[in-house]
Amino acid sequence: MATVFFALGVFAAAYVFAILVFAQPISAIESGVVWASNGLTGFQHQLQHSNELGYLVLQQDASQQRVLYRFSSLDMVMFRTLAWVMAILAGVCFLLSLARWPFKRLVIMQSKQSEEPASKGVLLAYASQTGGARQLALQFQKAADALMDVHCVSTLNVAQMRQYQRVFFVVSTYGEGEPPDSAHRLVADLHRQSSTSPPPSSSSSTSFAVLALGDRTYRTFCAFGHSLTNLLEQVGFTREQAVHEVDRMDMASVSAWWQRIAHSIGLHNTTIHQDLSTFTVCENQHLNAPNHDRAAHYLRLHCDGVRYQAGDLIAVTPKVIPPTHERLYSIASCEEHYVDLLVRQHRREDGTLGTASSFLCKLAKGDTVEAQIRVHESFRLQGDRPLIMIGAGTGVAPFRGFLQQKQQWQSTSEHWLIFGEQYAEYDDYFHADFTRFQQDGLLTRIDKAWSRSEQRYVQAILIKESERLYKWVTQKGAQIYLCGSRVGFGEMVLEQLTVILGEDTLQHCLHSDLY
Ligand SMILES: Cc1cc2nc3c(=O)[nH]c(=O)nc-3n(C[C@H](O)[C@H](O)[C@H](O)COP(=O)(O)O)c2cc1C
Repeated sequence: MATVFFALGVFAAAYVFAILVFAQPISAIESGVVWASNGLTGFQHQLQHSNELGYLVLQQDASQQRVLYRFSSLDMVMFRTLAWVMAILAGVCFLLSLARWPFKRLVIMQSKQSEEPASKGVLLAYASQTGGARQLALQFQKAADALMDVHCVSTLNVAQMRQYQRVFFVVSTYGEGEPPDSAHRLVADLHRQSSTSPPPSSSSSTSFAVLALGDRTYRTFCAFGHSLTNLLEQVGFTREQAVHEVDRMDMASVSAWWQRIAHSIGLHNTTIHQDLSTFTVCENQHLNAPNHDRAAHYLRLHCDGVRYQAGDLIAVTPKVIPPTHERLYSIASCEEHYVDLLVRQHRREDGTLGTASSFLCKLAKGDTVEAQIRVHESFRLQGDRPLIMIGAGTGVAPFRGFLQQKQQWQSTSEHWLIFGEQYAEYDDYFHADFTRFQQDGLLTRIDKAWSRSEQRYVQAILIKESERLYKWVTQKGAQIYLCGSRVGFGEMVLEQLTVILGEDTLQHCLHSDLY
């Protein structure tokens, strides 16, 4: 394309030059007779001015003289104007062609750069969905005392990574063995590169190591860490060591990996430990009926100086018999120094109670909890836009936080809550708060589905309100936030939303936190 532009530019430049050098000033024509030879036919043409007849183009040959064209003075002014307009356009075209060259040179230089030996030192790249990998990357950076560049993979491409001698990845796995949202672009770039260009020679290649975060209860344990490793090797990166798998943020395992990495970059005696804060319990209230086998608790925790945004998570590490694994909970508030939670007492398939939820549900006023705030980038609000919040069970928790944040913003946007649980009489969590938000005009609409007391599910609301939902998204620009368990609820809702909105529209407005 740049070549076509350049050819046009050269032609345009020649044209401008010809007009400026050869065009006859009109006064010169007026004063007498101008001869011009037609190169194609060989005939001699003469331009003659007559006060009565205007400008005459005469054909002169051996036998006779004939008038070929006659132009008035106005015609001549128009010709001249037209010539100048064309000259200016041609000049602009030429300048544009010149401007294209530096761009082209830049692109060529960049692609050459990717083949050159790595010139930068160490890069630490993280891919996180619920903030754990990001948090670790920041701790590694602190421990390495700024010896490494640290970036989220969403800001990187393969060419940029090749500029480093070594790249360390801290990545989690999401969905069923999938990359976190932030890694999709890099994965696409790696696939593109692996199918188009041959890998550079191994002598100049960047080396890498992967710390893979996951959860062993998933069949696809640390799957993204492994698929990333394969892709990097396919495009010519050199693996330094086997993928290091970490189960549910086991800090002993994280620390062992870090010791090896730190040693290899010349750092000695750097320790890494989870940056936990101590929260004090202000309130613990059992929300549903006393003998309910799915007890839900409202907890209010206090920690001086703690900050977060609506939609963020808190990772709680219970003090019980080791080994203990952290557990993530959606924050149900948006307040400085305070974190509210909605915790379900988890019961495993064999009937035993979940460790972290038991620990939290038994806490009394004044007890303390070690925890860490986790940035949940993909589930935060994106400005003050209308919201459709769809949640089931304790998945309604972040929406209370959203509405508190919107209240602080004095939002005038429209907000719609669709909530599903089992029993209207027991499970209407945060009823008083949502009613108040509705009375204040912040919550435009609430729809609830009670599966046991009314045999009604969230999907039934979506079907009934499909036209309204479509209009909210396509006409009001509403964003959809979906939170709850993936199996059953999440999958069904996603299916229904795809029917109503179509896949493309849904992808552009959906934020989901399905677990
Ligand atoms: C919805 C969801 C799906 C997950 N899927 C997997 C998985 O397929 N394989 C796995 O090993 N871990 C899986 N995990 C566990 C996470 O990888 C693990 O909690 C990790 O520490 C999260 O790191 P992050 O906070 O940086 O995203 C999943 C977690 C969630 C919430």
